[in-house]
Amino acid sequence: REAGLPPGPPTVPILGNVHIFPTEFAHFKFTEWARKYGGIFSLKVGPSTVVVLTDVAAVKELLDKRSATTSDRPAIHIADRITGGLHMVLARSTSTWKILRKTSAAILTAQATAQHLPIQQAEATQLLYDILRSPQASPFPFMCQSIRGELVIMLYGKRAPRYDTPEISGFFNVTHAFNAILGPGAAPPVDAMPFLKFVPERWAKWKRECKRIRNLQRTLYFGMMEETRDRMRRGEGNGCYMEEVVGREKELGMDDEMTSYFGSALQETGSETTASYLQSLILALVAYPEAQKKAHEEIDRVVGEDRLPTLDDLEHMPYIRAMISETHRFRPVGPLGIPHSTLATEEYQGYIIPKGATIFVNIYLIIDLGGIFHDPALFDDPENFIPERYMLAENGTKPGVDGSDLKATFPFGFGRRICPGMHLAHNSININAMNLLWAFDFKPDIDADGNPIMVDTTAYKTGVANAPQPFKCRIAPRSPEKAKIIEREFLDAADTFAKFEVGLNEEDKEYVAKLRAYAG
Ligand code: HEM
Repeated sequence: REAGLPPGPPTVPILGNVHIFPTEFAHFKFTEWARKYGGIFSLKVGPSTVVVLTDVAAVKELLDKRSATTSDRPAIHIADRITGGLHMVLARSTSTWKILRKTSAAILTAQATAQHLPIQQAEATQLLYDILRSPQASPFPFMCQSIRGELVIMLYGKRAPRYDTPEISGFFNVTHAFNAILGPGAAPPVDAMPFLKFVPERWAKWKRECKRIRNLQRTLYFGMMEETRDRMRRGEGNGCYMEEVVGREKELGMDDEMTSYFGSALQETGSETTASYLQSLILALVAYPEAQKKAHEEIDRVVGEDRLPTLDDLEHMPYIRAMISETHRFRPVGPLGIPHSTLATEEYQGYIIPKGATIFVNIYLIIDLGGIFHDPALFDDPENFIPERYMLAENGTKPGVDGSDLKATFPFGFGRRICPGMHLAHNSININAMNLLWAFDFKPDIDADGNPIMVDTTAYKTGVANAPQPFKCRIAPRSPEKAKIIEREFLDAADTFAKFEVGLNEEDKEYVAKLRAYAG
């Protein structure tokens, strides 16, 4: 470790800390090291430097205030090889990324988000209906399908009603293959050992896999863009986001290649994150029945029995607003966010952060180990799900603590890289959280003797988005009247869906017709 770098675990020659670098659940190990080495510590990965921040003031200063030099991404050769450097989330801070970023700001405006609200409401209603219809089935595939479905409509103006709809199943296949090859150990460490890039393809299986995934991505994403363009040519535009990008390509500085990858990045990032959040919310509701009871009482008081909640209701539901914030804190979707990288050397509190260093922010920390969202110095009883903390202080911090540096946007990232889909995500989360609470009771599963089987709130999958391991729970509508309203609202949602039910294949058409006949 070079002089001046933040402290960190002892290094060995050449490898640095490679041999101890965590390959899964890295936030746990990072937490342990933060305790030992402080809120800003460093690791050496061969010649490269990784800096991990768990100090709120350092996050604010380095990633927000000095965002101009800390908004690059680390080089990921495999991702660039597959996407040609056009995947907005993983792209370096290039002129191309700047155009993609500008495009996201141009189309994901507050006004456009409001216009797409009826689609999010219709999909959220379909989710209630799916759960109601299949009480024995796991609700989680329905959640993934619903969030993905709303994005396909909002982005491409096309309804994707089933898990087996080609845009949905194809998407899951492509995303799975892409994430798999980016996972630890799936390909040789080409970024640390760049000479590996020159191994001929016939001896490099990973290169053939990159090619295969590139073809899969291009077929799916270019196909969806072309379908949108064809619809526009026929004069059948329906106001989706990608119509705007296609229509303004030249003005925005985009070309077809960029447009296709732009849409794909929004889809990929938007669907996994929001669906994972909702799964964590359900896990918390099952594990904390008292909190669920309070939320039920509040929503019944404000909304009553006769209608579904609307976004306006949230203003009158402080407990549910607090619950939504607490879920972000309790199990953040991105415990380490997405790493940033530095474009120039920075100095902070006497430490050097060299040009090209990777920066992680550890917003999730575990029992007794200190850190941002689970730091006992900032939060009372941080390991428990306690929505009330967000009613007592804006940022949920304990009495006497100044939480003003702890921004509510932390779960959505930092500086110039902050999540551009944040407003869409908030609406989707708010509508779905209210709907699910209004409609259902979530209880632990029971064993053969009728005893509740407690869920494990720490059992999480590995991967970029922090989703719970599949768990069982019992879900029941809260009253027969509410079940009837869900059916009625589902039929009413048909009007919203109708204009997007274009180009459906025969199975999807049949599915939609059957579903409506069943509800009617
Ligand atoms: C619960 C929902 C979501 C969470 C928690 C979330 C969180 C994040 C985080 C932590 C980042 C990294 C920011 C950084 O590097 O500092 C990010 C980036 C991004 N998010 Fe989200 N996100 C969510 C939903 C969405 C949605 C709905 C969309 C699009 C429709 C979206 C699109 C993106 C994109 C394109 C980026 C990359 C931005 C860039 O690198 O310039 N996200 N998100």
